[in-house]
Amino acid sequence: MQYSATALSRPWGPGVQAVLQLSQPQRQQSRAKSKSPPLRTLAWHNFISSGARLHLHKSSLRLRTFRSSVIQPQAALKSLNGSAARENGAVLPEPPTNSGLKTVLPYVWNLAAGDKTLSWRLAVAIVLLVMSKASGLAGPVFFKRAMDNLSQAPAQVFSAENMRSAVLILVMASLSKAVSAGLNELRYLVFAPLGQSTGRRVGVQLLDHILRLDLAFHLERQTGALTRILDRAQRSVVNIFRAVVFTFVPTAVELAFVCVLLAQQVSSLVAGIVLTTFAAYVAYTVVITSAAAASRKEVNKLENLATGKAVDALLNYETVVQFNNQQLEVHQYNELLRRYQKTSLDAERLSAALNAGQALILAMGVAAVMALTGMNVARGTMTIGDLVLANGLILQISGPLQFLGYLYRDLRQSLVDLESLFAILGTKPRLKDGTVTLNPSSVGVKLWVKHIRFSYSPAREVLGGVSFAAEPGQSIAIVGTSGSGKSTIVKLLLRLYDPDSGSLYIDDLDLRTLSQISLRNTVAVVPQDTVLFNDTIYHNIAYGRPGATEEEIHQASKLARLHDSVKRMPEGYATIVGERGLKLSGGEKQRVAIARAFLKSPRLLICDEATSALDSGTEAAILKSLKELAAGRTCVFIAHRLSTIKHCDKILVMDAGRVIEEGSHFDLMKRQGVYARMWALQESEGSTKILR
Ligand SMILES: Nc1ncnc2c1ncn2[C@@H]1O[C@H](COP(=O)(O)OP(=O)(O)OP(=O)(O)O)[C@@H](O)[C@H]1O
Repeated sequence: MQYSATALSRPWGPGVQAVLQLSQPQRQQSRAKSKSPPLRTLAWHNFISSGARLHLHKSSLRLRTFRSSVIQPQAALKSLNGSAARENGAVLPEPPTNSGLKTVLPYVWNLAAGDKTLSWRLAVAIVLLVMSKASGLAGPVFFKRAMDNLSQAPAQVFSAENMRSAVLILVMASLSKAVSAGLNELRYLVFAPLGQSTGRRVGVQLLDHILRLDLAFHLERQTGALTRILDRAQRSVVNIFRAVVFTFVPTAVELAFVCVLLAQQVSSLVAGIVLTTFAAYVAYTVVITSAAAASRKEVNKLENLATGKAVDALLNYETVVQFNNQQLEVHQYNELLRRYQKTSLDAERLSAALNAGQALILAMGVAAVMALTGMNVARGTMTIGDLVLANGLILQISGPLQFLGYLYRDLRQSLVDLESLFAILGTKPRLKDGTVTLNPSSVGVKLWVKHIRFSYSPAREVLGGVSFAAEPGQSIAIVGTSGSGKSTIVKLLLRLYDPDSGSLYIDDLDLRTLSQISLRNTVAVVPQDTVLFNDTIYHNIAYGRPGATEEEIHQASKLARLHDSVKRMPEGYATIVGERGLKLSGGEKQRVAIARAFLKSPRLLICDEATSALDSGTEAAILKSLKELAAGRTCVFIAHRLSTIKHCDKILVMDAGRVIEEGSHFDLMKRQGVYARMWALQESEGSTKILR
């Protein structure tokens, strides 16, 4: 059995270059059609188009005004509560700390045990297994009978009845193979859904875990590499299932049958030779495969790197093209593929040695059995039927043996793949979740940031003791030089990081004691760049509160003044963002973000340079919506254009991680300090004129 040669020439090799050379409209077209081989073959794309979509599709809920295929978040949430959420919790087994077979098997078994059909499927599969093996082995036994009958006397001495029975036995011998194959397929059909559902559970557990890990983890990891691990983990679990359930156990059962039959019908010596051949075959396979495991690990690592590189280039397509760096990207990708190819070849060489060695061991075993039985037939201590039986049985077991070798390698590979899975599942979030929940209330939160110091790395402190407070319903603006730590404060407010010292309080509760779900239910962020899901506009708005009704979603979109733009679009809310060439403008995207925030109805609203990328006209319109959204809520605005925050109750001016001025616009102007100078500068540049 040969290893697939395609491992050496990844189909997406030249594909990346082809994709990068497409123009933007061509790319959109290719994405819309979803037929582009280079894109389609990438694991991340597969995942996005199959895994994620598939799950949501089940829950599609028809709405009068939308296309029937549009996925409704409410329904998706319902389905989540019903199935995935159950799997996201304690029901799934704890991942093992290493990827040895002894530890992986119980893990896979526990995953499979989550399927309620496990017991009956297992019982039926065992019955079918025994029946299939028995009928497969009946063939050689029938042949032996027929041979013994036919070789007893010359043909002319045969009675018609003897002739009929010999022919019947030969026909039955031939048919038993077909019956065995049929039963085997049936067993596969009965058991296959278990393998699939176990693979799905691993995927769900991994994605759930990854989405719960800290921002720091995600910043350190490449999305491409993560999706690859996700893809491989599911495949590996299915492979382990297939290898153990469909090959190792059945082959062991078959070997036992063969040895018993040989010992009974032929001789114990022949049975001993078969057992020894089997042991030598297995030992050789294990030794060589273990040696190949190290190079397989390296192959995996390089494959992850190459995929990560390709995905990065594709995600940053516009930047790549703007800097004319297609060649650079392709060159770097090619270098990684070259290393991948070289390491793959080393693994293939070991693989070839394994195949050749296995064939030699089998041939030696068959030769020894045939020579021994042949000599015994010549001596008259065995019949021709015994020779046929020994030959038939050894052929019967050598088929699965070859497959066993291949699957053992597959199993080792799967165990190597699972190492990355377990490493991720074993990564614990650095932030410990709290348990306290904030009271739901219609008024804004009370905010208190008390002398926080923070650094991303020990080399540099980003916040050097920042303090401020806001009463419920007050608005606070944070302005200052680039890199002074404004966005870092937002990250701390969202508890994406904890401060090194000092504390943040909401309603007098330390953020560290709050449950993250409660905290994030209380806060909404309107960021500078709103990233939309590749889904309908409706879905993107509903994302703000997946349980919201259709009416509420319409209302939110009206409040964000998105309704009018949507009406002008070909299919309104059902228009898929990113597909069919639809590209929302910066202002429209911000409106989606504001509609989401309206829907969420947060007690604390954070706008992180929400309008800085917009032209003055659009900015003025968005600011109107934001003002309505902010009413009655506690707000934190981060802005560069001072005109947009001059009405805030309090303005903090930051420089190098410290608050250097604080007060209302009025106070700060009177002070004639940094803020007043910034204002004067911006005014002279004319950036404030349309808004005052
Ligand atoms: N994840 C990170 N890892 C390491 N350093 C970071 C990280 N995020 C931000 N920084 C650094 O922390 C400092 C403060 O960044 P921050 O984004 O808070 O500044 P800012 O005041 O919001 O800047 P701007 O106005 O340009 O958005 C910067 O020097 C930045 O390079």
